[in-house]
Amino acid sequence: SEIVLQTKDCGNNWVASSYSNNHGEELFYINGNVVNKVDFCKAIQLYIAKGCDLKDYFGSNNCVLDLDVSFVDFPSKGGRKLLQKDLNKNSTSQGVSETVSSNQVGIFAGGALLVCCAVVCPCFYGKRRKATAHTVLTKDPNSIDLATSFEPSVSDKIPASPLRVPASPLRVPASPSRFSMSPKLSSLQPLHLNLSQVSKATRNFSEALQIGEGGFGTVYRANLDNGLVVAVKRAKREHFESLRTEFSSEVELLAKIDHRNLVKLLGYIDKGNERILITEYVPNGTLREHLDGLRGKIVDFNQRLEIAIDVAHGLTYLHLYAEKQIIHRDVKSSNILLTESMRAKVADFGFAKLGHANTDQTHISTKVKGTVGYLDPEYMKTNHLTPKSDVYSFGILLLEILSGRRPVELKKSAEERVTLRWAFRRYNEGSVVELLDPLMQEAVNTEVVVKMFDLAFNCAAPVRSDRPDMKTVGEQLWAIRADYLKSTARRE
Ligand SMILES: Nc1ncnc2c1ncn2[C@@H]1O[C@H](COP(=O)(O)OP(=O)(O)OP(=O)(O)O)[C@@H](O)[C@H]1O
Repeated sequence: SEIVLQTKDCGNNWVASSYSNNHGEELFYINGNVVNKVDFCKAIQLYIAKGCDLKDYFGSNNCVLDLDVSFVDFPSKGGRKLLQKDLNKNSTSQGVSETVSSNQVGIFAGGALLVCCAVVCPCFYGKRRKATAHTVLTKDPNSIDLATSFEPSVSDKIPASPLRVPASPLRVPASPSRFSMSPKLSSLQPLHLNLSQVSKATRNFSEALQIGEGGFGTVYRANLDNGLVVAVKRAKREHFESLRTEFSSEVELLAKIDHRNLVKLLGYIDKGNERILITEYVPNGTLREHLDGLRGKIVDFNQRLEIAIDVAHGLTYLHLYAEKQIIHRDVKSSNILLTESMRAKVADFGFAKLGHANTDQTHISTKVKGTVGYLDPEYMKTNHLTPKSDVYSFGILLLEILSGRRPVELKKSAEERVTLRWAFRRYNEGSVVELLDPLMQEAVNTEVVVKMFDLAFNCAAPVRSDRPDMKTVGEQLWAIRADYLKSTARRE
């Protein structure tokens, strides 16, 4: 049920595609915004007018390619303004390509990209995925990473510090329940299990012990003989060969990681017909489940703030302090697992990419992977991956944490569908407090709310250089938390 993100280079800077979900509904995106088919087709026409051969790519059934080009209202730089652009007048081929600035085309294209995940894609996951655009791209077994090429660029210098875990910016005293290591977790050691032990611990991969299913395979809760409970992730057999790369990538990456906000790999089995990962079991479900109210008590504002801080710390570790720089590439609420004390741990490194040791190289060229709604438009446009792509996804996640909404809400009207766009419009209208998750039912200091949304929009800026790095994001969240605690203390 996964989808393939189809991208196609055209000229300098863009790619395009669209996708349809399992219910047969087609979805079209331009620069991360859901648009109707007519606008989408107009965009395609523009690209064709610019000399790109997309007819075969999209198939003649998808678009009637003789429409005038006319569409408006795409977020521009900084995510702060809406761009009004009527290209109607310039719809003849030469005219269009000359009158649209590269920036505009870029914006356009980035969307079309997202879009783009077009055509081929049965998007939405079965069981665990609801009617939203929570959709994983390119976990298609036929879509293995292209050979990675490294290209230097002048922007986004990546520090490749070999330092270990940074001291937390403890400007605000941490509550002991959240910040002390639980004895259970701190005692987690690498495990050397064979297949029969894993099979026994999962009662021969019993459905009763199944806790989830993802693109990689099925996840089980397993009880070991020594009483330890672990998660066992078993690769789907039908994807076995093609998932080889992904499996080894996950193993290599996870094995090197040791941070309280990242799910720990404890062992793995790579034998015969089996690829199995054994990881720390995180007992309290995913952040998305909590936001959906499926896990009892609704997460309060302070918990949301702390979850965001935890995720920021986990990602900072990956970007700056892991042995090699790691870009997660699939930061999203269903990949954030929660402990009983509501500590967040980032999971699922199936998509992760190692950065490079050479500091002069600032991005990796790689095939676009990620989840619709969370994908960095600049990454989609250029295929250049940097830690700022995770920052973008984190910005979308922050909006999700604050509003409770998914990045794309398919059931909403077109203007309200894309959470980033919806939130940004409301924010500019001054209705910021109304953006908070209605399930939260708590009065939060407006200044704090404004700062949180500000940060989310900064992280989700369309242009990478406008985004803060993950370490700064963590520091800003700490400062916001201090303000929040002060504001609640004043009230008491
Ligand atoms: N370490 C874990 N501890 C507890 N539950 C887990 C753990 N890992 C995964 N799960 C559960 O299993 C589900 C599937 O996880 P998995 O990482 O395979 O897929 P996903 O993240 O939902 O999808 P995808 O990998 O395709 O993005 C998760 O949503 C979660 O509910």
